[in-house]
Amino acid sequence: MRSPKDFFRPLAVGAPTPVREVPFRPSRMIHFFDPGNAKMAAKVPSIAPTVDVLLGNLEDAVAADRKEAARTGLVEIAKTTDFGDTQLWTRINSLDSPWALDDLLTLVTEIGDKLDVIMVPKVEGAEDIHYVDRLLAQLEAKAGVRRPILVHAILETATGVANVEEIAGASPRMQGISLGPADLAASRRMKTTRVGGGHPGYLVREDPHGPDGTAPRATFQQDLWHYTLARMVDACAAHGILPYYGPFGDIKDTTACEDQFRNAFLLGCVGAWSLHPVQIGIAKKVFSPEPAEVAWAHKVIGAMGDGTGAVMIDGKMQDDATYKQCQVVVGLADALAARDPELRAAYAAANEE
Ligand SMILES: CC(=O)SCCNC(=O)CCNC(=O)[C@H](O)C(C)(C)COP(=O)(O)OP(=O)(O)OC[C@H]1O[C@@H](n2cnc3c(N)ncnc32)[C@H](O)[C@@H]1OP(=O)(O)O
Ligand SMILES: CC(=O)C(=O)O
Ligand SMILES: [Mg+2]
Repeated sequence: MRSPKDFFRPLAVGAPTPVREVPFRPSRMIHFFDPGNAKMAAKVPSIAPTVDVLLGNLEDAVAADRKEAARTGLVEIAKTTDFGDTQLWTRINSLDSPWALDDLLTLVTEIGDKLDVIMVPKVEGAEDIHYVDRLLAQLEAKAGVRRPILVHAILETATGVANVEEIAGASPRMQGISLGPADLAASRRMKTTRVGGGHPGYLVREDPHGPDGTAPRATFQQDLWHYTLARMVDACAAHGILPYYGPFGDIKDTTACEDQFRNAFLLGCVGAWSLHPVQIGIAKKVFSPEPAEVAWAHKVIGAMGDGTGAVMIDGKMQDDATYKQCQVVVGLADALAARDPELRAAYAAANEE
């Protein structure tokens, strides 16, 4: 293990100095597209201003014989597109695949100055992050990249979940972690074939009641992902990095997608993946705090003065802890409003009511 004194030193001569704080840039939706798919690629310039993050996906969902086309397509798109203040990320192939090394060599050398974050799939432990960390430093130095490219891990194996805390703290490059419910389900031998979301069989049932216990008993569907998501959120918060819900595969079920995203938002996640244009608006709505909630948070902060003591507002006790909860909401709202004029206006209007 490296000495804590060396944690923030570049891992290669000439590589940029690692960041001490993960920059909080809005990332309510990480919009996936296949850079080798001409129809999707053509939509990139019009989608870019509507999303916080555009991600050129090279891994699963890109067929084996299209891997190189996707990589080349991403280089071309990155070189020719003005992304404005929208972030450009990529998901490389998994580290044990025949493509990961060339993904990193090509992307950092060709478009390292355009890439904000590299998402690494199927991360099992700190050793995977250490490998990527050193290689990125060498490539950044070689390519003359001036700011460090950050790393995002997908939590999608049972081993990865067991090691989530060490993954979150493995490098100053760690930007965040996303839940990967499909591969994780396979890795754990869960018996769901869905990409995220609930399952009608995963439930609790009301106790027997009525005459002789024969009355119909209500059932309540439970959340298959709660444990993992909560554990991931804690690991991320403990290491000052950002947690995300991943993909919701039932594109047509926009209602359940919104529910899944909202559960993640309430639990501490800052965003989710959009796999299809219809999911962009859902993520934007869910991961932006409600104007009324923001106005309430301002009210509490205003009433709490220096943030200590206890006061009653509208019948609800407020104290040092609720002051901090409200600061979380206001801090997020301010960061989003700085990028989103519509939201800025909605928050200003709600504050005046
Ligand atoms: C478990 C995991 O690893 S999840 C992450 C990996 N998976 C992905 O990245 C999947 C990304 N999304 C997709 O591939 C597609 O959205 C699919 C296959 C799910 C559905 O695609 P389609 O059947 O073409 O959907 P649909 O017909 O509704 O698309 C409407 C239009 O939106 C386009 N479109 C669909 N998805 C996207 C996208 N993610 N980005 C940009 N454009 C898109 C289509 O090309 C189509 O364009 P057209 O109107 O010019 O024909
Ligand atoms: C997100 C992802 O890659 C998965 O669910 O497997
Ligand atoms: Mg996966």
